[in-house]
Amino acid sequence: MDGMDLFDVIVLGAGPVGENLVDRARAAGLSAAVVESELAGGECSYWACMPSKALLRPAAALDEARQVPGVAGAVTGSLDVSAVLATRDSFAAQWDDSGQVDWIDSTGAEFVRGHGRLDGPRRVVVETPEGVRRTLTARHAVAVCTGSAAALPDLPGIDGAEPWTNRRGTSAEQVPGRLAVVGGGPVGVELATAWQSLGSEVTMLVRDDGLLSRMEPFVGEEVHRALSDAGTEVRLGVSVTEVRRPQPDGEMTLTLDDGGRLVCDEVLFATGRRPRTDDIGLETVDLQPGGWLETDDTLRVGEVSGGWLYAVGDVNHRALLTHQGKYQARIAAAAIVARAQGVPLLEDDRWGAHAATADHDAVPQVVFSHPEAASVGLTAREAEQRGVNARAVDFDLGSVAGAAVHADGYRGRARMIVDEDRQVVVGVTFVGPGVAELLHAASIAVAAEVPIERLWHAVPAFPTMSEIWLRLLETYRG
Ligand SMILES: Cc1cc2nc3c(=O)[nH]c(=O)nc-3n(C[C@H](O)[C@H](O)[C@H](O)COP(=O)(O)OP(=O)(O)OC[C@H]3O[C@@H](n4cnc5c(N)ncnc54)[C@H](O)[C@@H]3O)c2cc1C
Ligand SMILES: NC(=O)c1ccc[n+]([C@@H]2O[C@H](COP(=O)([O-])OP(=O)(O)OC[C@H]3O[C@@H](n4cnc5c(N)ncnc54)[C@H](O)[C@@H]3O)[C@@H](O)[C@H]2O)c1
Repeated sequence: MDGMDLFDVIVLGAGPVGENLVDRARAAGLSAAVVESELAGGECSYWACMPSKALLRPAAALDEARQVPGVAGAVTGSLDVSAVLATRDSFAAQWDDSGQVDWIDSTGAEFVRGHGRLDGPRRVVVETPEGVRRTLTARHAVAVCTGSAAALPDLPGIDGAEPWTNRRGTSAEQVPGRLAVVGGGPVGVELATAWQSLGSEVTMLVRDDGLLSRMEPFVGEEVHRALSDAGTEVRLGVSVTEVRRPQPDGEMTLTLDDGGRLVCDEVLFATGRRPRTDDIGLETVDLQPGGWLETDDTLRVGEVSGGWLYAVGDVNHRALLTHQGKYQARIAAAAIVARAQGVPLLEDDRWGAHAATADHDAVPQVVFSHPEAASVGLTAREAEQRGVNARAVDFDLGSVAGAAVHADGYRGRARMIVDEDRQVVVGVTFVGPGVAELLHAASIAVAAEVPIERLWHAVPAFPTMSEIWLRLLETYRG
């Protein structure tokens, strides 16, 4: 065996999750290699989190300025679309990953460019862009961090129509005249908001009966209202049954299940994700290609004997979010290191150092719609499904002094879910401009299971929007 190609840990995929896992493994003194077939930094850096946020922030800033008396009159122009797109390009590092590769190099891990596949236990074969095959062997662990890709529905005509997915939806250089967005989840809502603000005439086609249906229902209602006010047509309870684009780059016609048709210049399918596991050699370790990789709380794939295979980030379907995948990477790296060092007992009990407990109970998410939506922990419906003796406490965020200072006519709502038996907060949801930065206090309350009686002593500063906490607690206590 070539000693150069033996590593303690091999990571497949250098998205945000793979990069973090490799960094933590190196920090603990393990040798590591990370294999990447496209761009180091993954979907998040180039076609997801970062470019979408760069597209969304300018219109949010403009709206907020227009809601401050005295400032509104000073804002007379409209968005500079080419400047917004240029800023987006720079947030996506012009789709050049050399900065990220330099960072990986600085950790002391080996970066291997190419498509990686498992080749039996603890072995990964990489096909490099130069056509060279390289075999890497892991002493302790292989971590699959290959992420997810857009899932397209199997519709007649879709193959030849070149629909947008999140990739074109975040990297397009031209603003389409008429854009149809299929799907009402975070991708659909964020990208509809962004392209509407840049000048597209947007129609959302959503098969559910509301937007952002995994959050509290009032979130979708507020976001729907704001999208409609901005000029987006939101159609609920409708699905696309056929896509026709007779000429490449020409207009397209979508056939709908309500008998209608929609003519548009581009269609963006934001209809969920599929795991990137179809071509990573899972069959060589007796796993089924193409599926999500199920793990235990140490992020280890239990079905594989020898305990050397981990699946971290989107690919395990626990929580498809960058921050949550990076949290898993920290936990997985700690577990790999502990096992490599022969630690007899892992701290894999609830909230232990080697268990990704937050994936079950305290996943924070911010959807950067206008208004923003932010949540952590359980919704009222999820609490009920889990059999929690829960009470939902609601408050109008707009009536808090800090919100009134933030914007004239501020609209927003908040809900806190209290576990009545344990007297702790198990879920919080906010919707309104600027609520993203309110969320971490909620994450701490939920993850730390702070007793309600102690939260009463956590005094929010006046006049900030955080006074919503006081109002929620006052409402709860009566
Ligand atoms: C439009 C959009 C906006 C989003 N916005 C946010 C947001 O604001 N905040 C947030 O937290 N989350 C957001 N997400 C989700 C976030 O992008 C993902 O959760 C995150 O990218 C997952 O990271 P990952 O490392 O698991 O996978 P990925 O980012 O998908 O990275 C996986 C990497 O593995 C590589 N790879 C795959 N197969 C192989 C192979 N066989 N060999 C070598 N390399 C391979 C890929 O090329 C890729 O670089 C958004 C998603 C979308 C689509
Ligand atoms: N700011 C953020 O945190 C952020 C932003 C974007 C995406 N993400 C993450 O990325 C993941 C993917 O997001 P998403 O919005 O693509 O997926 P999603 O699963 O959240 O929503 C998909 C939507 O498409 C609809 N849909 C699915 N199949 C359909 C079909 N055949 N026809 C019509 N409609 C269909 C669903 O009903 C739903 O409305 C999510 O888990 C999300 O958390 C996060």
